[in-house]
Amino acid sequence: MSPDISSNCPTKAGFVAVVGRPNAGKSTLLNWLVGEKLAMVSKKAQATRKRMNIIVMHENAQIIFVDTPGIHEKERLLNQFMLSEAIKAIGDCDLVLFLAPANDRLDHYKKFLELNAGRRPHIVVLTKIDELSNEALLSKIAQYQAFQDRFEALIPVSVTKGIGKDQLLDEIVKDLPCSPWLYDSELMTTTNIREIYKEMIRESIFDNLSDEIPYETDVIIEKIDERPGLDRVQATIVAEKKSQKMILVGKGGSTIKRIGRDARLKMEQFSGKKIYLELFVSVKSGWSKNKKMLSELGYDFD
Ligand SMILES: Nc1nc2c(ncn2[C@@H]2O[C@H](COP(=O)(O)OP(=O)(O)OP(=O)(O)O)[C@@H](O)[C@H]2O)c(=O)[nH]1
Repeated sequence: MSPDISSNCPTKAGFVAVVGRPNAGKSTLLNWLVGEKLAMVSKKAQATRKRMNIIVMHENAQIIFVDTPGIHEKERLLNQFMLSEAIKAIGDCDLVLFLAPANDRLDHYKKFLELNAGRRPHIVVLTKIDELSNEALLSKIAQYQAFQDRFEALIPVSVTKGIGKDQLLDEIVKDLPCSPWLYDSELMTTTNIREIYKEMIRESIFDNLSDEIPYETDVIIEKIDERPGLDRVQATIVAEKKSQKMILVGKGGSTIKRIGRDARLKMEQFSGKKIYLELFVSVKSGWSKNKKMLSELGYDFD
């Protein structure tokens, strides 16, 4: 689409931070808005560790979404990193989407208001409204309306039922500054292929293993060899303990094979190429508590 250069504001562009407690539905919402499976979606909380930018073109605007880790208490060092990433994302952006599952009480929202404290305009997005009766939804909306002088808009959405997409995008565009587009309009994400493949492998670990293990592992992409029609990818899954490595590998290598196959399919679907994926597992005890190791894995503390 070519922008209308005759008006005062021919194009708009801006950064939109997407925040909310773990499991609020951030990744699902972003995937839905961009229409491609890019942000990581998991049934388990705290899957979104690093920020991932996703671009959506809507009318004359380029919306750059910044996915953030859930806002939660500082329990472990890794969580502390996630919280600081979320706060950083708010500071850098033009607009904040605060995602509130419609079933939640308003405690998280009040906490967000304290944290944001007038720094950035925000839209409250009520997510998962399909989980509520109409009556309960109206009552929830009324509770949020008590804060209407604080937010730009309140938009109820359900990805499951396909409700609220255009209304949300229209409202976001209204709140963005006039600006030339900041990225090529064909791009869907500013996150590089390394980051995307890494997230896809992590998602496969979450899908194939339960309990603590997925939270205590991370993935390093060692090497990507891109060729026409085929990418060769070498990656290492880093675990905390030897016992976790044994579970990750599984009997006769069955678990790691399953993780690898699932990740490869996602990567092939995304890239449109054949992928040759080699997965290794290594043990680095204490990685999630150790700042130096965290920075080696790409989590920067500044
Ligand atoms: N019923 C219903 N479930 C939803 C909807 N949107 C998301 N979910 C579910 O909510 C869960 C969490 O979704 P995510 O998108 O992973 O949440 P997140 O906020 O990115 O989570 P973190 O990465 O932990 O911060 C998943 O099981 C989704 O399927 C919705 O519109 N309706």
